[in-house]
Amino acid sequence: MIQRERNLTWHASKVDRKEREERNGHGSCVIWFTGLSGSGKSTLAFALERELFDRGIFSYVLDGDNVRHGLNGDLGFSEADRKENLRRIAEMSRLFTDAGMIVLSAFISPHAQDREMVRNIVGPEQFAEVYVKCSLEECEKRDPKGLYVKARKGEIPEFTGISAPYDIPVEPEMVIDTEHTSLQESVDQLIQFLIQKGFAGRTYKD
Ligand SMILES: Nc1ncnc2c1ncn2[C@@H]1O[C@H](COP(=O)(O)OS(=O)(=O)O)[C@@H](OP(=O)(O)O)[C@H]1O
Ligand SMILES: Nc1ncnc2c1ncn2[C@@H]1O[C@H](COP(=O)(O)OP(=O)(O)O)[C@@H](O)[C@H]1O
Repeated sequence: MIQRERNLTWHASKVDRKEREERNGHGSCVIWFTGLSGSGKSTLAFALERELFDRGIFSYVLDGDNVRHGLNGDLGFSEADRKENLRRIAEMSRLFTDAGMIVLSAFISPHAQDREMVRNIVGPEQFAEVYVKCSLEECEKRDPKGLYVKARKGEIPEFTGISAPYDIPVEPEMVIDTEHTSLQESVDQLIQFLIQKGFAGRTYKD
């Protein structure tokens, strides 16, 4: 990040967090899905978003492929670019939580150090890391976008799991093993987690 000398003043909102939560009927937080390409991050995030929407909870998915088309279209997959990608997304996730949303962020986020940075930007009390666990063998078998085939041929440099590292989360708030858990079961587990943590709020109908 380029640091420039600037004359900036922070303007505080006249609507505080509690007021937003009371009106929305639920809290806000970031659920951060991390895992290999093809592990199921997007599938899970969008299924959870659907479920939350149907229950009247404000939620929005930030997804690797989508964000890299727009906001982060200038970034590649070097370690420095991945870090900057995640820093911007963390800042954006934080703004979305200020606005009262439950943010579902789905990014490979392969480096433990970068995930720690993200947690600190968002604020640990409203951040939950979800490790979307799936073996490399299974991800390669699924290969929903044909990227592993290309990576094995050397056509995609620095491909996570093949030619770039992935640090397995050590103490995530939750692990979802998509090789052994159905999509519906996983969504149910995530909903229960949100209720238990008090984020899903009083509008949740069960
Ligand atoms: N080299 C390389 N390594 C990993 N992934 C690659 C690469 N090149 C392109 N892609 C595609 O980009 C998606 C991952 O973007 P992310 O923003 O989630 O990556 S990161 O968190 O910055 O590491 C990833 O999406 P998912 O498959 O949904 O994970 C791929 O579609
Ligand atoms: N239990 C499961 N949970 C999530 N995805 C699953 C599961 N079982 C199989 N899949 C499949 O695995 C693939 C995961 O792709 P995707 O969600 O794009 O992963 P990622 O976003 O991690 O790259 C999809 O084709 C999905 O249908």
